[in-house]
Amino acid sequence: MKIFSTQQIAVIDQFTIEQEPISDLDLMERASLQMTNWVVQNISNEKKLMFFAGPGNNGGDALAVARLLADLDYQCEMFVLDFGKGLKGAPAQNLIRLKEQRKVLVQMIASEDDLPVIEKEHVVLDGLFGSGLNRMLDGLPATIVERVNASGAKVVAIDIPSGLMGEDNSTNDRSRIVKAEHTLTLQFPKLSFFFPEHEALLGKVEVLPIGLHPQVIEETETPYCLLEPDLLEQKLICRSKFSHKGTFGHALLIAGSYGKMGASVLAANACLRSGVGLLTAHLPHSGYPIMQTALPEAMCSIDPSDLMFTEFPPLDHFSAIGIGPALGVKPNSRRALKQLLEAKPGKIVLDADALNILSMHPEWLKLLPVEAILTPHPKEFERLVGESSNSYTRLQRQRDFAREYQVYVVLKGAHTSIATPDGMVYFNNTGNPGMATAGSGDVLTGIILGLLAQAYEPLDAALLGVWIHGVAGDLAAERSGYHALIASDVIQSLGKAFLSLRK
Ligand SMILES: NC(=O)C1=CN([C@@H]2O[C@H](COP(=O)(O)OP(=O)(O)OC[C@H]3O[C@@H](n4cnc5c(N)ncnc54)[C@H](O)[C@@H]3O)[C@@H](O)[C@H]2O)[C@@H](O)CC1
Ligand SMILES: Nc1ncnc2c1ncn2[C@@H]1O[C@H](COP(=O)(O)OP(=O)(O)O)[C@@H](O)[C@H]1O
Ligand SMILES: [K+]
Repeated sequence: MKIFSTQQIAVIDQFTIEQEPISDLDLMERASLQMTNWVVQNISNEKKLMFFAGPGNNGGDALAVARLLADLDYQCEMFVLDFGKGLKGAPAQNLIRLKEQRKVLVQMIASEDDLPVIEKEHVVLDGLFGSGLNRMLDGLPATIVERVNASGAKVVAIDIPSGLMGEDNSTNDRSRIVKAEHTLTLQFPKLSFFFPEHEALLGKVEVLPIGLHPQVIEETETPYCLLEPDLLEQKLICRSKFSHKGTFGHALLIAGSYGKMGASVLAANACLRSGVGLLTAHLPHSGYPIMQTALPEAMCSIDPSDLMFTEFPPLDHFSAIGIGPALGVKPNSRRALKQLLEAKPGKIVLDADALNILSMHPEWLKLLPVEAILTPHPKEFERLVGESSNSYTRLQRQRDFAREYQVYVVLKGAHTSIATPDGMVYFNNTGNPGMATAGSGDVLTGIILGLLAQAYEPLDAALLGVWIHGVAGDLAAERSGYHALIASDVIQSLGKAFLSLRK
């Protein structure tokens, strides 16, 4: 699914109105019917609903939803923000319709004195501002937001919590943004919904389709999109009857150091469970018995050092390399990583300490092969590019980095984002907080390595790997819940996760 800017959404909206064709009033009614259905299914009509409507179409939606719900015996009160200019267009028509219906008390709010008392038991429907917001809230709207947030009432935001911008909130003030428990967003999630600092403002997001025109959706270009199973299903490579282990590549995993050999076992296991033909794990000497005991399917290449990575084996047999989990950043390992990059390793995924070493030697970044995959978590990314004060800035740095070095940057988190060398960013929606546990990143490295070593292009390995990893985590959480989930559970669910893509 494409993620559009709020400006693009306004254009798509207008195109739909002209080309479907449909009047703006009817489009508003269509959106409002969807939101009304959601309220009916989720909120009891014993609750009093307090609507706040702003000057634009977001307010128009609120006015229409109030009318539709009042017809279904919901007790609604409407407060319309009055800037002294009156409403125009479809919102004005909806105000007239609501007044003519005579079921809802409508009050204008021109100053703080007009504000109602909001009880904790009430439900607030927030239609103050939507995607047309163009600057931080101040004055009366900001006061309304503060009152709503202080009331303790459950808030349902129409399209977007009022005060939140669709994209860049780097200069916004959180105290002037509605804190919703649910956000009913129309047709498309907005970019800012994918940023962790907005979770507490958005609550649970519902994307409600409102039938915007498919042609303009298809034709409008955006660098951002949400990963969906349909796209990934097409990417899955089928296995021919006569295939053999040589068909599915030979992966080299370089991971683990004394005391942290488990990272290597987890990544190796995940790599094997992702369909690779052969896997060699390169380990410090002390890791050999551990790997052979834990994973008889893996072959081992033994480092001269008992403790850490200092040398890599000849690279000619390997179709892809994964390097980094629990490698350590000792000088010998650093030197070996530099030599590996100088040897032009081809398909490669770099994680954890491989990235930390690059942060210590940024001059080595230019050695990264084109289309290398880097899988930092936010801290590792910060070490690479410096601190970002918010997720929007971090996202732009992620895109810039991917373009500058012509690599894929997989920035891990609740919505892992994958930035590509040509400036695209894919967001992932699978996975859960149970995966915030030691080793789950090592599992992702193993999966991506396994896919890279087969015939997957780096883009497909990154997208499929991230998505499958999250699905496996979700399946694991169904069995063990979030608290008890450990990284090995994610590996155990990889089989079912792959099967979920094969309809
Ligand atoms: N395609 C869609 O997604 C559809 C969207 N609709 C609704 O339309 C909304 C967008 O409507 P609008 O473009 O009218 O935008 P808004 O309803 O967000 O309001 C824009 C108005 O607020 C003013 N404004 C902006 N920032 C302000 C600030 N900080 N302080 C005071 N005033 C400010 C603007 O000058 C403008 O008059 C969506 O959020 C959604 O609720 C629906 O009506 C139907 C279809
Ligand atoms: N709240 C969450 N929702 C979804 N996925 C998560 C969540 N927390 C962590 N993950 C996933 O778990 C993995 C954690 O990776 P990382 O931080 O590198 O862990 P480790 O270094 O312990 O292996 C990432 O792929 C991340 O996307
Ligand atoms: K809103």
